[in-house]
Amino acid sequence: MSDKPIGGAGLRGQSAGSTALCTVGQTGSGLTYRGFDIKELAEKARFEEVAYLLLKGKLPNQAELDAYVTKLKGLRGLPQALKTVLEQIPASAHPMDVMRTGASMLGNLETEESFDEQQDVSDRLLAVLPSIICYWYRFSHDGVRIETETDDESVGAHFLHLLRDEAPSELHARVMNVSLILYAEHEFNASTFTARVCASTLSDMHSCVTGAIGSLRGPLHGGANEAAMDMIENWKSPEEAEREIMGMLERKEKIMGFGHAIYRESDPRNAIIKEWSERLAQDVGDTVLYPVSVRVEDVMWREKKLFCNADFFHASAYHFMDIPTKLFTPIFVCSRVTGWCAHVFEQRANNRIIRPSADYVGPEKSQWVPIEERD
Ligand SMILES: CC(=O)SCCNC(=O)CCNC(=O)[C@H](O)C(C)(C)COP(=O)(O)OP(=O)(O)OC[C@H]1O[C@@H](n2cnc3c(N)ncnc32)[C@H](O)[C@@H]1OP(=O)(O)O
Ligand SMILES: O=C([O-])CC(=O)C(=O)O
Repeated sequence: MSDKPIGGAGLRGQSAGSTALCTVGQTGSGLTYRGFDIKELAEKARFEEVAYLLLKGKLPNQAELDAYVTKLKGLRGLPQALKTVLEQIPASAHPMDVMRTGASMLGNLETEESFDEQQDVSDRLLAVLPSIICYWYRFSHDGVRIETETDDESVGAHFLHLLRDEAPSELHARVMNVSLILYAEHEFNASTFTARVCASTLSDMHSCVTGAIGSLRGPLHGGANEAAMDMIENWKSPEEAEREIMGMLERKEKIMGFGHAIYRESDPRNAIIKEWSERLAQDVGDTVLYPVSVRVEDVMWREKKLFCNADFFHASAYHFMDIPTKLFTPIFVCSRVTGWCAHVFEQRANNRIIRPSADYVGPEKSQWVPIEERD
């Protein structure tokens, strides 16, 4: 990877504030949430525990976790007015636009009236976002009005249950758990920064989350998992993948799911999700997509020293679980909402409006020309 100068475009390398939530590219394997290494969390934690850690500031004890899971389970229902809105959105819409509208509509129905409500508003969003996307998806694609209040113990199992009308296998629930942990938080990434900028004007939580969803949607950020899938599913063998990637690099095209703004040599989330992708490949008897993905990883490192970020092996992992590609980035939302809300709490607790300066590069003095005399 090139070592572009820090500062200037992209604000790269400049501190834009402080956080107690996360370190990226520093200690341990390179990613920690409140001091806990991502490897250990992915191996030992439940996503709901990680959500608690981020939102409440410490790991819960068993009684606290049980109470939190019960609370989240009780918050999965959709108000009728929100269902009505979701039913208006066509099947051709992008699911990230549905998420954005869902979060925004909820802000009209359950407005955060005071910052004292921020914990409850965040728990509600965490519990209800899977219901929002699955209600719309099943209504627009299958013509059914699903009941979103399931008894599943985890956010990941709840999501898969709504999508398929049946509780997921243990393996799929486990992979969803790991995936949601990996995606939960990542310091001042673009969508989180969007949420913090919005929070810095003392706006409400739904506005912060709605804006963040819009930022996550783009293919340079969360949208890369879908873009990576769209690319790799075209290739029938590792040899074909290598030929195509070489051509793309020659044409200076971006390869989605590779590179990172902060990490220089690897993204610690990749090794973890890659291992689960391999397990799922064995589970479904895949002999194409996983080997294709591994070849793309090898070629990108050999040719450009570019490594897979969190998104690349998420593509094959989700695909092996039969999740439609266009729902990949909404799953990211269902997880990252924890990080976004926790950052909004931090911003509010020590706020100054975020308002950087710009280097002016326009004309020094412009001459006013009456409209009838303009070219
Ligand atoms: C969960 C997440 O959001 S992770 C990120 C998901 N996004 C993607 O996977 C999209 C593909 N990747 C990218 O576009 C970039 O790597 C980003 C947006 C993640 C980071 O962007 P930057 O910080 O500007 O990248 P960086 O400065 O390290 O790029 C260095 C060089 O490598 C090139 N490069 C970086 N990533 C890629 C890539 N995926 N494919 C091809 N070339 C790349 C850049 O074009 C740049 O070349 P240049 O100096 O000739 O212009
Ligand atoms: O940190 C970033 O720039 C992007 C990223 O990996 C994330 O948000 O998970």
